[in-house]
Amino acid sequence: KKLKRSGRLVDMTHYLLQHPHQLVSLSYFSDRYQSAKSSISEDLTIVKDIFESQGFGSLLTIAGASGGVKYVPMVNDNEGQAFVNELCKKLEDEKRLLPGGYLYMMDILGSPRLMNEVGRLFAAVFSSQQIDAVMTVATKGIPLAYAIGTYLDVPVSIVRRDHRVTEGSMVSINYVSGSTKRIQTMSLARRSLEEGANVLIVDDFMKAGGTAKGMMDLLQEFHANVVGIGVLVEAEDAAAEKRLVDDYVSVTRLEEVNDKERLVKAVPGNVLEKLKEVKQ
Ligand SMILES: O=P(O)(O)OC[C@H]1C[C@H](OP(=O)(O)OP(=O)(O)O)[C@H](O)[C@@H]1O
Repeated sequence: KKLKRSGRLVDMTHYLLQHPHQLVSLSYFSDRYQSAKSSISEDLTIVKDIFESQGFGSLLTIAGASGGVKYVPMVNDNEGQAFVNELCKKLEDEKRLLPGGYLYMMDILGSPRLMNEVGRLFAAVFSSQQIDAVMTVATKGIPLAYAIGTYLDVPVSIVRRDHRVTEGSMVSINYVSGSTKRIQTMSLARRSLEEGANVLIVDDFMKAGGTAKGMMDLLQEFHANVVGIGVLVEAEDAAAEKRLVDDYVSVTRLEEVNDKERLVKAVPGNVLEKLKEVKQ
């Protein structure tokens, strides 16, 4: 049954939301709806105006024969602020306190809704960068990496801290995880990344930054480019004079973690400033 404009707009929006960062040609839509390209262009202008005025996405129009439109997920500033505040409140629960200034995070990392929101937020912050893959280290960074990869429509590369024959030939580096001051090894299967790939490094937690630094060193071995670093929680680590990495995006920052007084203070990280920058 041929859809009228209102029906096309609903179906088109659903299709675009399901295919973030994918170029969809005008002819795809004109075939799908049996409508003229001029009508489809008008439809897309309506969708674009609402996406952008509501702030939850932009519709890039790529001109030319192989042109079309691409839905780029964005996050409305107020929604971003509300979400970061919700996360801070969740973190400020003294029942999360673990020895060594760590927090129990698995309820947050295990929440598909929260991971989905974080994925959208990081994808919005890095939406204008050329990214070929998201990289994280097992284990707790994995849910975050998939959420971000979904919205950027890019694959995830999982770094391990052990070595398995089931991954074939691997590249390994040694690093000091600031938290443990122990020399550790991280490895990545050679098949996992193309030479020169543009990679976004993500992790759930950054303390001294040794893990993130380790992934940067690993990417050097692949002659890959680090596009950026994103973490869900950054902890103050007095031990590290200066973080081993200095340019990263954090959703939340632990201002205080006090075992004795059973106190956790979490504040927004720099993600919202970065979100505003990307919209300028
Ligand atoms: O900034 P750093 O001082 O290096 O610490 C951040 C590391 C430590 C912790 O991982 P673990 O809990 O050790 O390992 P897993 O993610 O497998 O639970 C966290 O997930 C980061 O990867």
